[in-house]
Amino acid sequence: MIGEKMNAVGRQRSGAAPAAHHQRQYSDNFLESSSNGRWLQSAGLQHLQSSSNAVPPVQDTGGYYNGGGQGSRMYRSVQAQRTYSGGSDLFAEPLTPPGNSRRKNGEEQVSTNEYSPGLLDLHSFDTELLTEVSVPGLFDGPSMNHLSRGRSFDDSDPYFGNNKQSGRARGLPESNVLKSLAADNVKASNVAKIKVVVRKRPLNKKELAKNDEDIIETCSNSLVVHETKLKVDLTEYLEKHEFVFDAVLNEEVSNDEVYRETVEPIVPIIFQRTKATCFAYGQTGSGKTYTMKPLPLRAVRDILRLMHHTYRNQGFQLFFSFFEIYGGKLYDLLSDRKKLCMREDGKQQVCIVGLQEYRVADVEIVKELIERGNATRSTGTTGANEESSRSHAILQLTIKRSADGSESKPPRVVGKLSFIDLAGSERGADTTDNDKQTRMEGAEINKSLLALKECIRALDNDQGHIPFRGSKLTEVLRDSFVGNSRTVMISCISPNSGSCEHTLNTLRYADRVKSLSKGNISKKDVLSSTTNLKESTTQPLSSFLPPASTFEDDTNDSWPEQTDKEEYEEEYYEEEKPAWKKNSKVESFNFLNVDDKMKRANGQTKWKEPPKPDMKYSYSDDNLDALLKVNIAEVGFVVDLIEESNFRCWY
Ligand SMILES: Nc1ncnc2c1ncn2[C@@H]1O[C@H](COP(=O)(O)OP(=O)(O)OP(=O)(O)O)[C@@H](O)[C@H]1O
Repeated sequence: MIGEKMNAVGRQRSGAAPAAHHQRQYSDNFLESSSNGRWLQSAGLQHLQSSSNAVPPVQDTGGYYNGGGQGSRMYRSVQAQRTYSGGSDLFAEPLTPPGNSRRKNGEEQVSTNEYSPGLLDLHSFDTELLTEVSVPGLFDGPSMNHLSRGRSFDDSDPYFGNNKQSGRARGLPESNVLKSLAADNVKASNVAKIKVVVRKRPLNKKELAKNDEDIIETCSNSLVVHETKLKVDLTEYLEKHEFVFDAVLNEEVSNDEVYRETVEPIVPIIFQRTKATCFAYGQTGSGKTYTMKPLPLRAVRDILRLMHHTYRNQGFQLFFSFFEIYGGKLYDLLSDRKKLCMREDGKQQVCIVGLQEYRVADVEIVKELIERGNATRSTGTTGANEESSRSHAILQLTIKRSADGSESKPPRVVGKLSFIDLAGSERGADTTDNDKQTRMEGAEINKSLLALKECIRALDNDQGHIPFRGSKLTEVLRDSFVGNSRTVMISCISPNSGSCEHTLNTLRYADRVKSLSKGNISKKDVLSSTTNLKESTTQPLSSFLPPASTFEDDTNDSWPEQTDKEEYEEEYYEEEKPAWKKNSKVESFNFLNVDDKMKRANGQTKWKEPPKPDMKYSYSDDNLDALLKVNIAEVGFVVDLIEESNFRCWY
């Protein structure tokens, strides 16, 4: 029922380190200025070196794009806590020693030794979780309650409110990780295993200039999409699609509030042996990157607070890594896009060989690392976004702790928080004008999104078998899916009428994921994407929106006209399925086996800017078309794709 679940937010209408790494001593000399400087240098953060032994000013701008009043408030807050904790805590250390440049004469070089046994295998020795950490009493130091509230830096974005929906005070709970820690274990078990949040962005200038309509009406934790349709006599009418989610955040909700609703509640529990994943999903240009980018920094801020106060002197350490998956391959965004290799250890733990992990203890350094990684990401232009992410970016914050609570022993993973900014999903219809490479990117992206949903589905059904190998993305995230895990999905939607079809797709995908969290899905439930659809009614257009003339002007060049074929009708699937099924010689992806992969990786692979030739999968034209046309809202079809089409990666 609408409003049944009253959430506090959005209630508005309107490399190859030697094995010796294991023995690395995380002791005082870790902070020694020379080594610190060396590591900073290798991290490309030389400019921070001089201040590395002093407490630097921390300016959390509430993100890392724009400044804002909030920044100064956070500055004071963090500074106060620094004083409390005392000591310098600025360092960022890559676990892989510096000097392993991977490029020579413009060619990407992958060190041969990174594939040798015994070399850095980041997770093989530290993925075993520690025994449960006892949580001390609530930190009684400075409260975080005074932290800034309300609009954040994103207010300055070039977007205008143009909504019939008016925002109202959202009565958010206080931002207070420490407070949420008070009932730590109880709380941990109360944090939903899967949480689905929808975020609607405002209309942008282009859409406003075209008088594009805002067709999304938000209310509490539900929303209604007003879809314009044509009757057979060509009269227009509106169809209402109503959805309910764990939270719905409208266009007036700031990134701070998004953080409070999504990530803040799971920060404390990653100290409790939990692996959490937060990802944004949605059509290209719907705001995924905008939404995801600020979250890790805020999480780091809160994690460090917990480490410096609540868990002070307990040997917890925070590690940072940032890589992307492009064309089914992994690239380290903090190490000259060094190509990475993924392996599984004996315990089926994911090992990303050669990935640089930085030990961090300062928000400012994390900010720089994030900026550096983002600048390195693969982007391209899509119909809806000039700077579209064409890769999945994965930023991981890993909490480790040495077994005896001191820093004298190699630390082991306690918990992990992964942020995934998924590449934009576009349907084949959007990419017909693009070259084959772009279409292959799209197909690969769709494949991984399908696989991701399958894993979440299996996870929530407590299925023994989770289809990680459906894509590189899910393989990488394997250890975030098993055991004590939490998943937060933020579905980003564009409000304009031209994006209606995409928006409905996104919401149906989210709806499916949400329904999974109730454990009420059956594998054969092919066409129940409207499980959560509270209502789908039709009303005369005039009762909602301006006269039809407005709609004539609204033609959005960027989007294809919706045809019946593209709607969610059974016939559509009957027609589309054959692309896979008719084609009995469905060509499986031409993934390389491990040996081939090794050979290629050992110095023979070239990387260009952008690294398009590196996409090693191949699709027949039919398969490519089918993947691009996939309606990822439909789970049943996903199962078909993955299970019947030999979707296999790597292994
Ligand atoms: N909630 C929002 N408020 C203001 N501006 C926003 C919001 N969401 C997105 N934008 C703006 O919309 C544009 C597209 O957003 P963004 O790049 O995050 O989309 P995306 O979903 O990541 O696209 P892609 O998948 O193609 O990478 C950007 O200019 C961004 O600043």
